[in-house]
Amino acid sequence: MKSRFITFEGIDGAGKSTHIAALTERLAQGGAAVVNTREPGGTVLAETLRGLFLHSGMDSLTEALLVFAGRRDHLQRVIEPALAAGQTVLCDRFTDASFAYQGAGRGMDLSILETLEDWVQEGRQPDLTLWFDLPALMAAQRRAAAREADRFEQQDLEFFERVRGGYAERAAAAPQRFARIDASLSVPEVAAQIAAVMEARGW
Ligand SMILES: Nc1ncnc2c1ncn2[C@@H]1O[C@H](COP(=O)(O)OP(=O)(O)OP(=O)(O)O)[C@@H](O)[C@H]1O
Ligand SMILES: Cc1cn([C@H]2C[C@H](O)[C@@H](COP(=O)(O)O)O2)c(=O)[nH]c1=O
Repeated sequence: MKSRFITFEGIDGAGKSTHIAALTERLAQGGAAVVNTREPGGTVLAETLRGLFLHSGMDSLTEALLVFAGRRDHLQRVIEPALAAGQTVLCDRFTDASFAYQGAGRGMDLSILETLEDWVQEGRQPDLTLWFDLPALMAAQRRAAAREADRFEQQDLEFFERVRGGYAERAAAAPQRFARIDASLSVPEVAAQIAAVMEARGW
């Protein structure tokens, strides 16, 4: 079976988690061995870093160093072995989030993030990135109805519109890899968009 590395991106509350389970089931029915994972996190070490990342105050460079340290461990222990075994890896957020949140959101120098990306990933990139795009206000309304906010989710709408712009820049720079999903639509309509993207690739 051919390996696939699929990442899910978007501002907080865009609907990624809602659709990961459904896609997992669809791929498994087609015979794929699916590994579900997430960032920050995905290994014991990276989940420990996630706790610090989400709940301790720090500057954007410290955020980036923590998240890329966790990513290195995650790649070595989970993602690369799964891909080598021909499995399909579904990852809730990956490096595009660092460019969107630490870069566009926090204003961090993108060249530092590019260097970290090169060092940590050694050329590994997702085969497909599903970018759940919707206005920051709509995402905030969905989050407010669903749960208590963490350190990132407490940011204002301007922050999330910058993050959204960061994703748009990453998508424009890698149009073959990115598929923009209109996440403002209903759950069935979003699911239909994802199915169309997968079918277009013969997946
Ligand atoms: N298309 C949709 N229309 C309306 N509500 C939705 C839609 N998709 C998801 N939701 C609801 O919005 C909330 C946030 O969705 P979800 O947790 O899937 O987002 P997320 O992108 O995974 O967020 P985060 O990255 O912050 O964990 C949930 O309550 C979910 O039920
Ligand atoms: C990978 C990554 C994530 N973030 C931010 C984005 C979210 O606000 C949180 C993760 O929370 P979730 O409930 O798991 O979506 O972390 C970031 O700022 N930089 C990153 O590289």
